[in-house]
Amino acid sequence: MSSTAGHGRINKASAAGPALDPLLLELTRRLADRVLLSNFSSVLGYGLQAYLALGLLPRTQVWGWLGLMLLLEVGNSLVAWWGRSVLRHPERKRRYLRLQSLGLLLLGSCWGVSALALALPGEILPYVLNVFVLVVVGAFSIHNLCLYLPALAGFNLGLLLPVALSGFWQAQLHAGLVITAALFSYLVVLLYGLGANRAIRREIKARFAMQALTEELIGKNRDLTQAYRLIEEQAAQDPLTHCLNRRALRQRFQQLQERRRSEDVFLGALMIDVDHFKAINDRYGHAAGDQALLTLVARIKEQLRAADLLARWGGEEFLCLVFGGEGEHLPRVAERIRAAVGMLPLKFEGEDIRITVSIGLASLAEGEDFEALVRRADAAVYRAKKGGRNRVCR
Ligand SMILES: Nc1nc2c(ncn2[C@@H]2O[C@H](COP(=O)(O)OP(=O)(O)OP(=O)(O)O)[C@@H](O)[C@H]2O)c(=O)[nH]1
Repeated sequence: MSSTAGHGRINKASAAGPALDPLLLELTRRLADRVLLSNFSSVLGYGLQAYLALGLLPRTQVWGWLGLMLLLEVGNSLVAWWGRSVLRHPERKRRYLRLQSLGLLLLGSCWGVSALALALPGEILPYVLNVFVLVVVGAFSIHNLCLYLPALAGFNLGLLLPVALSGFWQAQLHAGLVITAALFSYLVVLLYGLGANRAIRREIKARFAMQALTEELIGKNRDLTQAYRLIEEQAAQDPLTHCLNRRALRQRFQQLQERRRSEDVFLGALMIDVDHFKAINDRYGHAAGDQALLTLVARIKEQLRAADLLARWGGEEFLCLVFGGEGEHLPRVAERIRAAVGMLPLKFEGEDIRITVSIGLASLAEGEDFEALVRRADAAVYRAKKGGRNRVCR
């Protein structure tokens, strides 16, 4: 029961789309980070005020005040720490913002009231210095708290309202002057905070736009690379059998030849030509002829190794580059192909179509180029045809 309710809450939270606005998320994240870091600069202010108060008040009172302020700082830091961990949860993020604003209002108020309380019993100079510290702290807080204006307004209200009210007790200064100065400082802080908030929002939006653009470009680049690879693949393939085409085989031959030179292994060519293919087309139709070519390719590939290459050389002619192995490897492969093709008839629309192949083989001689190798394999297949077909010749 409770788990269902829990899921309901989570769904409701994630359905609250606008609350997960990346801009607000980033602003909140930065606020939490900066509140965590702001403790260090605050401690400088406390130090100066404690030093001023030491001459006017008993030590225990000053240390007590310092302890209270540090405790409030720790409290705010803990809230910020918690806030960083709930950023992606809209409801908890809102709760964090409220809690952090409240914490900062409390910190500002305690700081404003106590700082003046520490200074009031004394001379005018400690009072002015304390007010100066509070105004400077308020000015510094713009940088951190402008990320969330209610937090900035709350903290500075707590800080400067006691200054304004202190005008009534501070006999040596005109109350109107103190109140006006405090309210003016408050107004300036808010105006600067608003400006800074807008600038940060603009900067974050620009960064997001740049990120989105970069991602779009990366995506487009990936699509283009894929499309280019596909075009390259298709340009190297025969559309019917998906074997390499002539141009691609010629290119691969260069690579194989370099490998052959460096590894000193065997390289040979098999020219495979279907026997009486025209008769198959004429008797069973062109579609049966196409099917026969696909079956033929499958059977040839079964006899080849991964390093070998098969290309469609012409209509019913295939050229195979056999790589590696000993000198007798090439005729063995050729014989295996011839036997495998001739053994199993092809089934097409209930008919058994028998195909056989004539194969001409040639081993690459030292210094021989691709064209010469193909010419010799071609001459050998011619001899196989002349000799009665369904045979291997060299
Ligand atoms: N179905 C089909 N037929 C093709 C394709 N390419 C070429 N052909 C046919 O293959 C036949 C080749 O005929 P020929 O060159 O006379 O050779 P053959 O009939 O095999 O005779 P031999 O090679 O002398 O045994 C022609 O009829 C072409 O139309 C193709 O992609 N599909």
